[in-house]
Amino acid sequence: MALSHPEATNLTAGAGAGSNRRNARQEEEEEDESSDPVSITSITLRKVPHLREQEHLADLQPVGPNPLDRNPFFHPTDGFYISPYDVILRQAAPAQGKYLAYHRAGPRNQIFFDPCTTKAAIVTCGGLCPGMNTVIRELVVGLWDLYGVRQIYGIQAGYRGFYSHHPGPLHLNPNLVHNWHKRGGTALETSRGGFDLARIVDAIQHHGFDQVYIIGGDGTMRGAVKIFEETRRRKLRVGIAGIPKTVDNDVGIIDRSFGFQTAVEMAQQAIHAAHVEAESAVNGIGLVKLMGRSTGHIALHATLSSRDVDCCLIPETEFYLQGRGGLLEFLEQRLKDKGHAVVVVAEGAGQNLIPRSDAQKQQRDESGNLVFLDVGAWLKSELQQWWARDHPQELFTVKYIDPTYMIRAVPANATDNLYCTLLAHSAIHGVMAGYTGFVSGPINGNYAYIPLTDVAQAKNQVNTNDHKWAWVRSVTNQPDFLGL
Ligand SMILES: Nc1ncnc2c1ncn2[C@@H]1O[C@H](COP(=O)(O)OP(=O)(O)O)[C@@H](O)[C@H]1O
Ligand SMILES: O=P(O)(O)OC[C@H]1O[C@](O)(COP(=O)(O)O)[C@@H](O)[C@@H]1O
Ligand SMILES: [Mg+2]
Repeated sequence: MALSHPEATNLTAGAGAGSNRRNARQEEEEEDESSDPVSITSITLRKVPHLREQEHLADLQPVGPNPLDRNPFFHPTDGFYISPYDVILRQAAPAQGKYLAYHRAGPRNQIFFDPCTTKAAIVTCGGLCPGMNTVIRELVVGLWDLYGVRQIYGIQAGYRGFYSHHPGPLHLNPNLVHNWHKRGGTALETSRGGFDLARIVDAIQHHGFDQVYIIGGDGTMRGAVKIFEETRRRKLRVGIAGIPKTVDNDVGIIDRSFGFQTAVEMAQQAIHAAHVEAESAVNGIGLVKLMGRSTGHIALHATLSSRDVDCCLIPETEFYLQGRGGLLEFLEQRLKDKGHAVVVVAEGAGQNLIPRSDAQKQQRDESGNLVFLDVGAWLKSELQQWWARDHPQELFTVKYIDPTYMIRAVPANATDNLYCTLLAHSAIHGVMAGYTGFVSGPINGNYAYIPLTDVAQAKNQVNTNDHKWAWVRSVTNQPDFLGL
C-alpha cells in the first residue's frame, strides 16, 4: 500500500476490483473492510505541475470560487468539483500490483486566474487531423461560457505565428468559431518548423498571454515542454496545456487520439475502392497506403473493420518480397485462388527495403522529421516488375491509392467531435485550476491530466504479440515473414 510519489502521501488505494477510476480517500476507507493485501502493492501518482509550486509564485492564492457556481446551467453538488485526491489508474490490470495514477480531469472548486484579465492563446502545429477545428471551437466557447474569459486569441500558422507579426494573433469569440467543428483542417492554419523558443516566449510575454493551449503531435508536444520549461525559467505566471493531435494514434498513455476514428472510417472508403478495382480486373491488386509513420494503428483497425484486405503491412513488423514465405509468393497464391488481392501498407512499413540515394537518406522536413519514401509507389513498381518477369503473358494490374490528405482533411465524425469537446473542456478546467505543463486525455475511458513530459516521450506502437495483431493475421491469413 505504499505510495511511491513522495509528495502525495495522502494517496492510498484499496483492492483494484471494479472501476479503475477511484477516489483514493474512498478506497482508503474501503481498504479497512475488504483489504486484499496481495492485489495492490503501490500507487505512483504522476503529479502535474502547479503554478504555486514555482518558488516565485509560492504565495499565489486562488482568485475565488469556480464561476460555475453561478452558471445557470450548472448546479454543482457534492462531488461535482474534482479534488486532488481523485485519480485515474492507468492500468486496468496492473503488473505486480503496481499502479500509475493521474489526476482526474474536471473543474476544481477554486480557480487561479481572474477571467476578467486572463488572456489565452491557442495554436495548432504539425500535420492536419480531423477535429482540430472542434478543439479550437470548444476552447473558445468553453473559456467564454464556462469561465467568462473574453480575451482569447488564435496564433496563426503554428509556432512561428507567435513571433511573425503578420497577421498577428486573431481575436476569437463564440460567434466567429460557431461553425468551425463542421470544417476539416485548422482555421488557425498550421505549419512545420519555425520553432524559435526565445522568440515564442518573448511573444507570450509581449502579448501578456497567461494561458497557452497547444494543439499538435509528438513534435509539437516536445516543443511545448520547452516552452513550459522556459516560462518557468523566466518566472512567468503562464499555464501551458497540450492537446495531443495525431491521426496515427501514436501518442502513448492516452486511450486514443482525436481524429483517429474518423481516419479509420475514411480509410475504409479507400480500401473499398481498391477492392472494387482489384475485383474488376484480371489478376488485379488493390494497394492502399495509409498514414502511420511509426505505428500501424490506422492500417490495423481499417483492416479488421473492412475484411476485404488480404495483407496488412505495418512498421512494427518487417516483411520481405522474394522467396519462401515472402509477399510475392503469398500474392501469387491469392491471385490463383481468388483472382484479386488487396494490400494495405502503412507509410512507415518497409522503409528499410526501399533503395535510397545518400541525399534521400539525409532528407528531413522543416520540423526535422525524416522524409519517408513512398512505400506504395515502390511496392507498385516491384509488383509490376515481378509479374512481367514471372508471368509475361498474363494480364495483371496494380491500382495504387494514397488517400492520406483525403483522410486527414475531413471534419471529425460525431464521436471524435464529442471527444474533442471533452478534451478541450478538460484542458480549460486544468489551466483555470492552476495546473500547467500538462496534457488532457482519456485513460481507460476517464479524462486525466498527464505531465507534458510523459506524453512527449511516450509512444503507442502496435503490440504484435497481442490478440489484435494475431486476429489481423488470422483474418488475412497473411505470412508472418518469420523466414526473414
Ligand atoms: N524536438 C522539438 N523541439 C521543439 N520543437 C519541435 C521539436 N520537434 C518538432 N517541433 C516543432 O513542433 C511543430 C510541429 O512538429 P511536427 O513534427 O511537424 O508535427 P507534429 O507535432 O504533428 O508531430 C513544428 O513547429 C516543429 O518545429
Ligand atoms: O505533407 P505533410 O503535411 O508534411 O504531411 C505528411 C505527413 O503528415 C502525417 O500526417 C503526420 O503528420 P504529424 O506528424 O503532424 O502528425 C504523416 O502521415 C505524413 O507523413
Ligand atoms: Mg509527428
